[in-house]
Amino acid sequence: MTPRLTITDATVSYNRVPAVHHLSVTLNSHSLVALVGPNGAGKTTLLKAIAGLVPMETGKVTVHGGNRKNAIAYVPQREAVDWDFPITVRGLAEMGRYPSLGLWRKFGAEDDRIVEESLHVTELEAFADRQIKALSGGQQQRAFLARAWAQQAEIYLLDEPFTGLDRNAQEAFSGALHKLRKSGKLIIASHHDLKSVPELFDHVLLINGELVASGPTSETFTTANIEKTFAMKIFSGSEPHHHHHHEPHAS
Ligand SMILES: Nc1ncnc2c1ncn2[C@@H]1O[C@H](COP(=O)(O)OP(=O)(O)OP(=O)(O)O)[C@@H](O)[C@H]1O
Repeated sequence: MTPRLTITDATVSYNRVPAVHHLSVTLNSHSLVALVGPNGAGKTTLLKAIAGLVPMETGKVTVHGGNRKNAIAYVPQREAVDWDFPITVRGLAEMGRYPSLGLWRKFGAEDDRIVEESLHVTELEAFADRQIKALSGGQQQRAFLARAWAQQAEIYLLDEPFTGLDRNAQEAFSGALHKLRKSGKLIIASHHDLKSVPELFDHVLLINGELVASGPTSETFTTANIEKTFAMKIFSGSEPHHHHHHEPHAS
């Protein structure tokens, strides 16, 4: 296994209250990682910090191989997307090519090939010309995977991708993620449903503001580690949960 992503001493705060606290972890390519923790544990915050969408107070993110701009694809929670935006599945996938087009290069045969490949990998060929609002939840999620594939991302950051999918859609989406994993990608998905972690993910990253544990699901997703992850912050809410934090709340 080759390291794909190293996070070193990452701290992210909102109004000086740390949501992610001095977190360090290395994740490998060919991994499908469940990011698990209680409400407010900092899962979304960590994904956004990796994607460079929120600033880090301390620490750094190192991507091994690939340039960072295109190496990371962030897929937002489904409810954060405007599904009425008039775009087809193929159009969404094509958006993955735009960053690499720059100002002067036109969309070419190679771009078309990569877009078609993205629709193939995600099994969306039959839906390529559909508006994204006319898709099922699982197909919508896969359409975002297609865009990330077209971007030639190496790291896929997914926020709660399984939420709201029925059994069949979960299986289809899980199949698409396993394909990505086999082709060498690192996929990190925040995930709420503890029961389904072992069947869906081969690696777990347990956090509760700070790192609790990271490792292969079979070794790491233990009762002891789960209790440790969920016990500390049983009183979820906006309270700062680090005892050495003495800053007043910003007004
Ligand atoms: N924009 C923001 N401004 C202020 N505080 C925020 C902001 N976003 C998140 N927080 C706080 O940071 C902490 C971590 O939030 P985050 O959304 O990362 O957690 P999460 O693990 O994804 O939670 P959930 O499982 O409920 O989605 C929470 O206490 C939250 O209230």
